[in-house]
Amino acid sequence: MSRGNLALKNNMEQSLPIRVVRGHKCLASYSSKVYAYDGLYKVVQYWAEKGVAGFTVFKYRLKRLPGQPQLVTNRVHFIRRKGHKAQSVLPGLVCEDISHGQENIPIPVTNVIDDPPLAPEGFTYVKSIQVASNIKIPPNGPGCNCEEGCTNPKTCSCAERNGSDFPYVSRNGGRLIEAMGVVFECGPNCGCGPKCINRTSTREMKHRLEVYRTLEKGWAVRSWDYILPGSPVCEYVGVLKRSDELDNVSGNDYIFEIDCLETIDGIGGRERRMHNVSLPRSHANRKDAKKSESVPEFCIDAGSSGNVARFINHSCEPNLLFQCILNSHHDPRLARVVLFAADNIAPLQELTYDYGYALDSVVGPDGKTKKLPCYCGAACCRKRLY
Ligand SMILES: C[S@@+](CC[C@H](N)C(=O)[O-])C[C@H]1O[C@@H](n2cnc3c(N)ncnc32)[C@H](O)[C@@H]1O
Repeated sequence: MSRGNLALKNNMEQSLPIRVVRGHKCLASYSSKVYAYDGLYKVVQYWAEKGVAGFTVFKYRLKRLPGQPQLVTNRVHFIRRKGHKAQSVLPGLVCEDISHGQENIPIPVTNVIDDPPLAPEGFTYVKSIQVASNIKIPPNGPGCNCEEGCTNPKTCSCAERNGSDFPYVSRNGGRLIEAMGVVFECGPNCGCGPKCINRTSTREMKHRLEVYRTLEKGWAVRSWDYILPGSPVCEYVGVLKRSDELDNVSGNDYIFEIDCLETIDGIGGRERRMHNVSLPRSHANRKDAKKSESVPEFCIDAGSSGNVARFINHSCEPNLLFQCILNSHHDPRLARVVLFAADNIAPLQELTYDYGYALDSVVGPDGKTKKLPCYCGAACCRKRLY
């Protein structure tokens, strides 16, 4: 015996467990395979037999060690079968579709953690942004004169707003090229049709998502499909509100501050790009805007009404990024927030984005700084969300 064969035999003799990683065919992946970690096993038996080519081959019987999370392979087999016919056999299924038919693809919820296994409650699923009654959405901005799909960045006025280029490439139904302070998509006043590449974020969801219960972070979201970098995953949907109205509200974990101006200021090199982007003057400089008390800031509150994005957790090493998008009016303070893949995302990997809190930035009603431990598990984890 040599190499792997010998190593497995030694593991058996020394009672050392081994880690098992299985490969599964996946044509959407660059390597045509995805790999799933299946946990610790021990080698309980080995024997030699004649292989099909006539050589002696060693075979091993492995036994999974008890007390580990459920076998990932079962899930990979389930999701690779595609379709939802067999959804009822999904382990821990507590809800077949949390969107109650609103999304084009059902979003099942599973819970193999709690006993009894509960489903998420206390909110209403909404597919699109709701607007608080005291907020006035500005009228739709001017559109481009392109016909059917926008293809020429030199003549398309929407491309011009994005720095004379389209923010998306058309492969795989549209993928964001790079994160920008704000993306101007085509909207109601544009001449192009619904298939235009510059409407990528407004199309129906294309990945099969699952909401699932975790041990330490409550609910979380994962995809059953391979997600390519730059693909839109979902919009952050909830009620559009003035942020100052929520200043005294505590215990709402589902508020997303719309901060594309901060994003523009904060991301290295973006300012230069901004010279080509026609933001309304009064908002083009966040520091000036902050000085004026009359400029309100807005947020999306998914506490009582929201979509699947409200279940996506924070990670210090995220695989999603959020992108502010304007496609009807052009006021960046009221931009839509859409989550895109920042990386190749294998099936069943948790979807996460960076919540972007500064440490010690959250103060409780008692005036004391609040601290929340982070369980993202990343090697570079800051150990606290805030
Ligand atoms: C928008 S919710 C995300 C969904 C949430 N896990 C749930 O059960 O509904 C944000 C809250 O989730 C929890 N959370 C998100 N990311 C976390 C992390 N990395 N570590 C610990 N808790 C996290 C925190 O309680 C946070 O306030």
